Amino acid sequence: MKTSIATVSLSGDLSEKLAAISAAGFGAVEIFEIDFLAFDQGPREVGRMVRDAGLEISLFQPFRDFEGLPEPQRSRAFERARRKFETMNELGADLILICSNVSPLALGGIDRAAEDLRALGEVAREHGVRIGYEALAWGRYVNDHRDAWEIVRRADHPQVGLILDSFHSLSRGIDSGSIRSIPKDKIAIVQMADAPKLDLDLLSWSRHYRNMPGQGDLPVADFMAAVEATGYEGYYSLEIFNDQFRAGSARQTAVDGRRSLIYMMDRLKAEGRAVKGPSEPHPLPPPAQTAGISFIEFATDVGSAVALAKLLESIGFRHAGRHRSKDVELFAQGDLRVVVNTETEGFAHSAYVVHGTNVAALGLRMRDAAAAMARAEGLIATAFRQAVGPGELELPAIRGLGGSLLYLVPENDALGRQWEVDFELEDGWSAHAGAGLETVDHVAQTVRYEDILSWTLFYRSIFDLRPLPAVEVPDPGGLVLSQVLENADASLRIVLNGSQSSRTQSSRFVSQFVGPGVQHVAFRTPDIFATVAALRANGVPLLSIPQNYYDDLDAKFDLAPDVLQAMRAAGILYDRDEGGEYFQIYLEALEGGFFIEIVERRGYRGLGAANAPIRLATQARRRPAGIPAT
Ligand SMILES: O=C(O)c1ccc(O)c(O)c1
Ligand SMILES: [Mg+2]
Repeated sequence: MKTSIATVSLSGDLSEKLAAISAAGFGAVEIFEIDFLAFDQGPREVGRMVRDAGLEISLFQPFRDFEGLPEPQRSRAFERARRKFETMNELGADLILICSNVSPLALGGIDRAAEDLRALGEVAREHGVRIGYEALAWGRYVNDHRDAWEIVRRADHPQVGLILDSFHSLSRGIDSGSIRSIPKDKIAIVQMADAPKLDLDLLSWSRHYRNMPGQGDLPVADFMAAVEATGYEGYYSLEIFNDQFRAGSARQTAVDGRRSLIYMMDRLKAEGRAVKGPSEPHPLPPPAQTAGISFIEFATDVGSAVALAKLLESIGFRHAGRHRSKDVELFAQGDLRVVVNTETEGFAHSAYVVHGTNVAALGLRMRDAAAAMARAEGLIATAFRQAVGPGELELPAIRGLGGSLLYLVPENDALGRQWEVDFELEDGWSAHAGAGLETVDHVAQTVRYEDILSWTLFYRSIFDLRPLPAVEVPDPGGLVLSQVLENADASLRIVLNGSQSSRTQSSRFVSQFVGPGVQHVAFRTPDIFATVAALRANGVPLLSIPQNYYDDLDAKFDLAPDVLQAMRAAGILYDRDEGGEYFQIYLEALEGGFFIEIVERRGYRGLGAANAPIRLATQARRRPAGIPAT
């Protein structure tokens, strides 16, 4: 697959954009004209910069309001085009995009447009360039790729081809099947973009909300499959107009872009819907199947480790062992494994220095860890390696959110070998019921608002986690967007939270934590009332919930009075869905904002989104004095 991306998709100036595009492994770049015009070097220098970055120019664009004009505008448009062809010669670009006319002066008429393109094709031939015609979804007379194709067909000129853009076609609901009968040599380039379903005019939707294939709701896979059916072997070029991408990290956006194309193509191949070209790299292993969280690793220092151990023991964990060669302690309860790392060098120590005590790594239980690693690398994740002692296991790992680690733990090893090999374990270590906590229910990671789409694509493409519909949760300081991702059997749930307001708990966390990270971990118990009793006996401070909340619960649900009273007394939150019931409690947050949640699920499938505003408001009131509320 030949991949390309338009400069308009990224933040920065032209040289920053080219560096990011090159680093992400694209083969080519679409030069969006404004990025070139605003740059302080001429076309020859820019052409050289592109080639020095190891890229080709797939397209120079856009050229607007060309076809179907009356005189004298028609002659002016031809003259304008000539000048652009000369610039293209200097740039080393051989294809220009002509987007369908939006001018009120345009006359319409398929044959008139075809004649104009044919005549322009002659001029293009003189300059050794090609032209591609694209139907803008809001074009005055041409706004459907089927009409654009008819015009190109009638223009019947070797320099004149069709440009397909998934957004323009799919935003108007045009059947992708209509692409299948277009000859591949007439498709000049294919532009790819997805978008969320929004009830918005086409132009605003296109200019502000496009996103990477697989990040939105449009049937881009069907579109791409139709292109593949023609035998097309040219560039798939991302053209993503998106306000967040324009403001975010160019390097991250570029990586996301390439990841999205690799992911889409891999899906099509797996479904037998893509051409298998001779230049194709090896196929990726199938989407990595997860089986829950194997362990959670805290990075801290010797002093803070005492308090952390106390906290863990107060919620039922027991000290289970000590690493054979590292300053790492293991705590266990039910199937839960928590590792506390106080090394004074290496990865965990760096994480501690930057963030303070934090969840620096998650162990993901993988059905096939080696295949998962190969897939992750194929999807341009960053592998992580660190020295291991003689005889110790080396777990494959990749960089996750904010530089944290995701260990890919082979499922069978996860049943015990990993701990036996690397740790000196205490007798009976693995048979400890504690306060009844058994597994990790979910892990919540707080990210910058503009990075939610990026990490959603990461978990989805590499680990096959499925995004549930995102929800907006009110916090006293603004709205928080919450994106849940889960695997097929819901044994792994990751929540991504991010907010555009600087005053929400999420945003304060990101700024205090110095970056994105794990803000809370929810453990699951089969009996929340028994767990609460055990925690109470240990003096664990629980978040107390306003009485108004329980009056509302009483009104909404037919709960037995003694159950409601017990929930009121303990600060247990409650929700119910088609699947069943849900109970939640929260521990008081630690300095820095990290907190622990404990849940009981009785068939319930969600994450208690309805209760999140109550929890956020309560936590906001509990914020320790000294941290300003702004
Ligand atoms: O929004 C636009 O004007 C515009 C310009 C060029 C394109 O290729 C496109 O898809 C949209
Ligand atoms: Mg386009």
